[in-house]
Amino acid sequence: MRGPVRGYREPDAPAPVAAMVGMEGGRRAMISFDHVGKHYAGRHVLDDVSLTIERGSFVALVGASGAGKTTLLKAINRLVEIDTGTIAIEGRDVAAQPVAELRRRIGYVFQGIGLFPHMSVAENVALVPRLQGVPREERAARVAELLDLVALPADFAERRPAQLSGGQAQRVGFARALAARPAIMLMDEPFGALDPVTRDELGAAYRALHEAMGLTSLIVTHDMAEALLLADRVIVIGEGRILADQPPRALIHGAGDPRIEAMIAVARRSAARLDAIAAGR
Ligand SMILES: Nc1ncnc2c1ncn2[C@@H]1O[C@H](COP(=O)(O)OP(=O)(O)OP(=O)(O)O)[C@@H](O)[C@H]1O
Repeated sequence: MRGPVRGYREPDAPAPVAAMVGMEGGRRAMISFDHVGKHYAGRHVLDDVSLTIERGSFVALVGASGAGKTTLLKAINRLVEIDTGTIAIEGRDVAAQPVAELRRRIGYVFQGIGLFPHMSVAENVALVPRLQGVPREERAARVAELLDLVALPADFAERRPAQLSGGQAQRVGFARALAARPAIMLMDEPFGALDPVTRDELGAAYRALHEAMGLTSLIVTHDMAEALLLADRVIVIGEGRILADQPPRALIHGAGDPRIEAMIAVARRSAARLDAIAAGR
């Protein structure tokens, strides 16, 4: 992708100016969870979750397998329907909105991406704009712009998904999600299947796009280091509840909960070991 490929944003740096426009005395809420509950077979998967995500923020959802991260994310675009409580986007209850319309305004990227195999890259990227009635020439221009933005050569437009590497397909997935000009991007382990270098590059490049496009971004990841390096705010989920909700620096300095301390310790130990190897210790 274009933009600074290396060097994530300083984790606790202030929010982009675009995100602050039109606010009085605080950041404006983009997504609000109000006492949200979800259960499967009598077991709580989301247990009375209340949460506000501000416009322009970059939030990581971390936690053990089965903690409820994906459920929380999918409740926003109604791939999962909640049992109790309310989720609102800019004050409008998502349950009261036509689902297709809601999803077209929310970019969604997940591991393995789900490109349509019988369509070219260009057709995949232009799918939602086509459904939105964007004229053909404008769609072609948008595809070219988006492929450039995610640093794929223009001639990739005619390729089929089977002719792409995993990292290239994931870039197309980002381009497709951004094609409808969403205000919100939901990402579920979007870098999970990639090699570490591509993962790092794509993460940093997406962070730059987030800034440039004034997006509100939520990423689900197992990887605490990735969450701490990418996000402005890290929400740790455990058994359907919020165990911690802090900026990276604050979380590193005192998570309190031993389960979270353990996740941070893993990231710290890897960094310390690398330093020790580099120093010849
Ligand atoms: N459709 C479903 N029917 C029954 N149980 C489900 C369903 N979807 C999810 N669950 C259960 O809900 C719990 C939370 O799942 P969820 O996918 O949100 O967890 P997660 O934190 O994203 O996990 P992972 O990191 O492994 O993806 C899990 O115990 C899972 O088995």
